[in-house]
Amino acid sequence: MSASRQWEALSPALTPWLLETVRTLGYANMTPVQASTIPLFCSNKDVVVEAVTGSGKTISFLIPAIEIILRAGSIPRGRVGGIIVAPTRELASQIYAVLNSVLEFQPTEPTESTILKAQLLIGGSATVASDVQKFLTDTPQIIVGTPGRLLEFLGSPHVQSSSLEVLVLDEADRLLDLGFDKTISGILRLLPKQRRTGLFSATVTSAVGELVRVGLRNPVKIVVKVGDGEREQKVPTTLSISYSVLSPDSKIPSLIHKINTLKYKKAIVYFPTCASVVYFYTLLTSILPKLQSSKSADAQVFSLHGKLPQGPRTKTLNSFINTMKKSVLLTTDVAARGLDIPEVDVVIQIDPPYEANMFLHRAGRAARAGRYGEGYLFLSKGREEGYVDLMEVKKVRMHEAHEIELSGLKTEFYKCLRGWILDSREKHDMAVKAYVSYVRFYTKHTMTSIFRMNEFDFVGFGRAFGLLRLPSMPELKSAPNIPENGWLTNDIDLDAYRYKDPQRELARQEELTDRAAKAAAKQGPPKAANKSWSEQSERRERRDHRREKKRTKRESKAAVIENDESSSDNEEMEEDWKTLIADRKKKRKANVSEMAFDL
Ligand SMILES: Nc1ncnc2c1ncn2[C@@H]1O[C@H](COP(=O)(O)OP(=O)(O)OP(=O)(O)O)[C@@H](O)[C@H]1O
Repeated sequence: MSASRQWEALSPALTPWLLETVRTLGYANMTPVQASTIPLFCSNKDVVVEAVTGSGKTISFLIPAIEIILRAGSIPRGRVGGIIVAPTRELASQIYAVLNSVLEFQPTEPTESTILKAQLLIGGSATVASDVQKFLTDTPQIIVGTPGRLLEFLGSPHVQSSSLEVLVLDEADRLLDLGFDKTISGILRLLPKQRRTGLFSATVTSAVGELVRVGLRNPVKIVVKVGDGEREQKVPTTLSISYSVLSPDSKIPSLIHKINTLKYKKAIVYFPTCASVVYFYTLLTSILPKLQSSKSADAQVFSLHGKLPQGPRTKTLNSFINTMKKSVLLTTDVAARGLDIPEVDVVIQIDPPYEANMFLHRAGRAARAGRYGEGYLFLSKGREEGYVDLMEVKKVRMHEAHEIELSGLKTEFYKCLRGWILDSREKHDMAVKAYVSYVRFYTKHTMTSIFRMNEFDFVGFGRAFGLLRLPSMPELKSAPNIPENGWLTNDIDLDAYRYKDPQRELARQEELTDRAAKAAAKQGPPKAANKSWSEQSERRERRDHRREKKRTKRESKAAVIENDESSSDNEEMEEDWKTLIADRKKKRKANVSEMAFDL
């Protein structure tokens, strides 16, 4: 161990109780990023720090932040001395917990009023007003929060931030990305320029460079490398990453195979959208027990995504962290950055993420602080295989996984899936939502040379999601080999395919009756009565009918697959299509960043 990695190297610059605390917390020596960052950040330098996931960046900004505030002397009551910003509620809560575990050890002497306190500010729980009230009552000097809530809080006339000494942006590249940048600029405008600022991430991007230009003074860039020259890499050395090239229908069976056979305490599985997490969580919790081999211990499955209300979101994460059972968390990128759950030893990515850096953050939930971990990536056959080379350029190396014999499991899985989906119409609706969100995710991929929509296997994924019929969506318009009317099955009696929820089922039945009545009205009087009509009136009738048809077609502009109007089955499912189209239109109005953050 080099001398510079020993905590003593920071003495006497660091307040003695802080030095004792880090050792009490079990950190025998500094990690490389701590050894490089703490002395500089403490010595009044602004810092931009890049170091791999799980390398101990949290302590490397918390210790200096506390030290800087302590040195500044007592911060007047009701004034903010330090702010730490994180992009997600989970990460902010985690940083707040680590901060409190350090502050717990501060001496209570000489006076109670000098004791440092922290407050957590995140959306989804208390109101801003109650946050402000708590701030005025507790008078904390350090605030940890997510950008939106923080901006509202700092905007309150009761909150004074002119005494701010130190600002930290954790996952800085994410915070300066589209979507957060305006909020962060708003926060910066409310803060004094005379302060220390630290930006931290495993992936420092050009967005961070922007902030360096506008918001930091003479910053020092600290890059902690793993490996040298040719061998340099952007992931921890203890992380082994492999990839499998799979057909759409092999992805979920492969996931099940891994859940059942890999050795792990906790595993995290990343899906691209909230709707996919909801769908595959519901599906897998129902069918996994049937597909588990007798040898494998049952894994407890959890789901976490950004559309869950805050209560269940926190509860799920805590349950996943605290369970003693073998467990699997199905999630989105909401849990990709910063989360430190030491027992996670496997990370599976069902698809490469929306942008390349996210891959590192996801994979980095395993192999933290020197522990061994495994990452698995599923790629679709074809151009997606180019992702491996692209990541190699980005200094992330992976090897091809051994092929697994899946045929038996696949047959079993699709049998279970079909039985499960036919059990109620709600399940098909869920599958459609997941599929649509998946296609939409794919269209928005940033690496368009690899993730090409014109090579997307709409039918293969439709089957893999268990769909009976492809939803009508513009993306299908120019797609080849789409079966007639989007049907992926021909042996379903849709009239008998019911919702479990009686109210939804009643609404469907009413809709059916309504449609039947409309269809009958459209057909006009019976043929016999028409016999006496003049040729002219018959022509007019045909023309009106054509116009009516055109009008209906215009109204469902986005409907791509032509519908056979004689088929009541088709008409019945058309409503689902229209809802999806309306949803899509609404979403299309939202900007790209919102889509990217649909976590
Ligand atoms: N000096 C140390 N010695 C041993 N373990 C440490 C030390 N400092 C931090 N750790 C542990 O390392 C783990 C990872 O730390 P941390 O969460 O700060 O990583 P990070 O670099 O911020 O990762 P990410 O980029 O994923 O956010 C934590 O469990 C933490 O307790």
